[in-house]
Amino acid sequence: MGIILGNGKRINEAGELIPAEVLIEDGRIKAIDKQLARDGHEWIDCKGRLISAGFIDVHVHLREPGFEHKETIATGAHAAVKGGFTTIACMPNTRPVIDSVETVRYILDKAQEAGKARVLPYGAITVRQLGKELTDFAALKEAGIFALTDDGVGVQSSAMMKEAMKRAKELGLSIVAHCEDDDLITPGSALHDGVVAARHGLPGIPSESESIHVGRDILLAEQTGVHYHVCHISAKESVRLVRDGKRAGVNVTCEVTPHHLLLCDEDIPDDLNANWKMNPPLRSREDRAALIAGLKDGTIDIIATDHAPHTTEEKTNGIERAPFGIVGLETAFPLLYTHLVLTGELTLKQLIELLTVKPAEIFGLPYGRLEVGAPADLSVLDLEAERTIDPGTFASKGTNTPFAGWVCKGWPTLTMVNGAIVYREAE
Ligand SMILES: NC(=O)N[C@@H](CC(=O)O)C(=O)O
Ligand SMILES: [Zn+2]
Ligand SMILES: [Zn+2]
Repeated sequence: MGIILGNGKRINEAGELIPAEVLIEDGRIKAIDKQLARDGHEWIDCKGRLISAGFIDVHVHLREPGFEHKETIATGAHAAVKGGFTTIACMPNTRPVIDSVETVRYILDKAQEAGKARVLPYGAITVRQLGKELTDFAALKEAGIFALTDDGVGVQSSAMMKEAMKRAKELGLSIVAHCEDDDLITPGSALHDGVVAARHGLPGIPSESESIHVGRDILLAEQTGVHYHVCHISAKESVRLVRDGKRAGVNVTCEVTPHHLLLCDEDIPDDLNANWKMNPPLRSREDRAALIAGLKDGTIDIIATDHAPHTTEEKTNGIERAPFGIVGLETAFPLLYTHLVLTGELTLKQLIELLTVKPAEIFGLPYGRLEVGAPADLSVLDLEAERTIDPGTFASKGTNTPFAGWVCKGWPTLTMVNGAIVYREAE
């Protein structure tokens, strides 16, 4: 016997919401129609809500192993499904770094045990993410990594990056880059090098510290033919470089975070609360406009949260001392739906595609599609319910968000991974 998600809606090709029911059997989508015969299946009333393919987030920090006080694989994977995400790719800046077969296996085992979201570990590009020596890409691939990245730090050496791209290309692995040239940053800088940092008399993180790596790496990707993906793009110059790279036929893609789409440095409160500190920093109003334009014209391929939990103690240490990063899994969809779709910047269909089929396409994943035969990774979303973001209700251990108190619509109410219900909102 299967499960029917009954009395729901789906988005058709024309972008309209139409009545839909989905039958799930043996972990897969068996049928989709406006009404399905109940036939003794378990029947769940979706109450007219949207049934979507589950969201995919290719940029998540789960902190385990090594920083379990910030997040564990279990709490992070729980936060994911609460946010409607069914597949998450986790970053290697753990302790130990995900640079060995053992650590990849450890993460896959823990994720299996947690039984929430699918967790796909990244492998580090360099040993201990120190930028000195490449990891064993072939062994990491064999162990099941999603792609290669040193996220948390930029690969400083151009020669190291070129060699990494050559080897990744041979193995069919993607190179995913945190773009940051350390030489261009004054140590201790916390904010974008713009009007707000200047007003507070603080050193700033300049846009070119990001875009210089984006430009360099697009040239190297052109030479090597690798699939190159830019993490958390934030500067207008970086968007321009990706647009030019795509036009020139380079296999380059990029992601943007909800916070860079919705906030800019001028929104940072005068008390400089460190829940507004992340890397890359919130940039200028014009940068934010360029990110939205890039999303609309297809230069920016996908949205990823860069979920980066830290403890309250660390975040109340002052803006200069606090670590970079904010949580994002449990607020991404309501924020994007409320502030990009209901405001008319994107259609609902576009937003859903940016979170489902697009990441699946660029990374060759078999998920992200609401179609018969696909794995039953599904999200049911209440587009009407209006609620206030309250970090006190998060499943994540991290409460570090600048969005506390924001009122949003579009809350996930049920999430299914591989045909199993892994999250259901209390009635
Ligand atoms: N984005 C952040 O501000 N922080 C990330 C690292 C990263 O994504 O570069 C973290 O690990 O905390
Ligand atoms: Zn990063
Ligand atoms: Zn990150």
